[in-house]
Amino acid sequence: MNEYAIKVEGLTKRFGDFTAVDAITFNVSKGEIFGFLGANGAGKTTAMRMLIGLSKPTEGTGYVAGFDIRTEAEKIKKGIGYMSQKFSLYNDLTVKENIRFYGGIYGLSKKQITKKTTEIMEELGLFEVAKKPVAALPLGWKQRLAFAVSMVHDPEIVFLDEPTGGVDPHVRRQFWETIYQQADAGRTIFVTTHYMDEAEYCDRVSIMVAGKVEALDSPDNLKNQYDSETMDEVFLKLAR
Ligand SMILES: Nc1ncnc2c1ncn2[C@@H]1O[C@H](COP(=O)(O)OP(=O)(O)OP(=O)(O)O)[C@@H](O)[C@H]1O
Repeated sequence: MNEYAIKVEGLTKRFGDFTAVDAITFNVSKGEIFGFLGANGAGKTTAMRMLIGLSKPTEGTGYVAGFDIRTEAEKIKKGIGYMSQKFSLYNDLTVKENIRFYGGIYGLSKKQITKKTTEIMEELGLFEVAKKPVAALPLGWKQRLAFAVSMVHDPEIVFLDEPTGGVDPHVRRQFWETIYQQADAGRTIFVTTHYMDEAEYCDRVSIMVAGKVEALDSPDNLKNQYDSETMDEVFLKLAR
């Protein structure tokens, strides 16, 4: 039935006379890591807001986790994970309290929350700092914790909006190890980024230019197609 985690056709958003997202069409397979790229103002955030049920399309159709983005936005909000660039951890709560808090928001039972808290702390090696306020953690750890917390309700798809801003390539690489683990377990990852090393890590990448999807393929195919050595070069040729 739903072979795709995300299926979008002719999706359009206008603000008055201005078309911010111009008839974009693409599918994302289950378990795929899909990079959503574009220069500042290309329309990524506007498109993503429609996908996660926060904004109604002007035209076009979209299905996310099998739900219609026009009529089933509430189901989408509950069924997906979302990590924004300004991730929403509470700095003055401890690591453990943050996990428990999000478990509560997503309606997990007490038992599920306790199980999930242990699981996340084990996975991320956070036991030592469990009782420290999140403010005390290095940024890279905070990002991994925010990612873990966005999946506390075990969603089929996670949307990551520039999840690794401000950290160096080594720390980004660590974050991506966690992304791979999740994709290997069958979760679909939809990620926006400005870092071209991250674009290289995706299964497929789309590049938006002025509201349109100008290119969409695997990093290798895009490099061939645009006669480029790196994704940086591809991006510059298309989206500068
Ligand atoms: N509510 C709005 N009303 C009018 N114009 C808007 C609105 N939201 C976004 N826009 C415009 O739509 C265009 C696309 O914006 P959007 O934020 O989607 O781009 P983006 O690709 O996410 O950029 P960035 O990487 O800077 O976040 C921009 O020109 C922006 O000014």
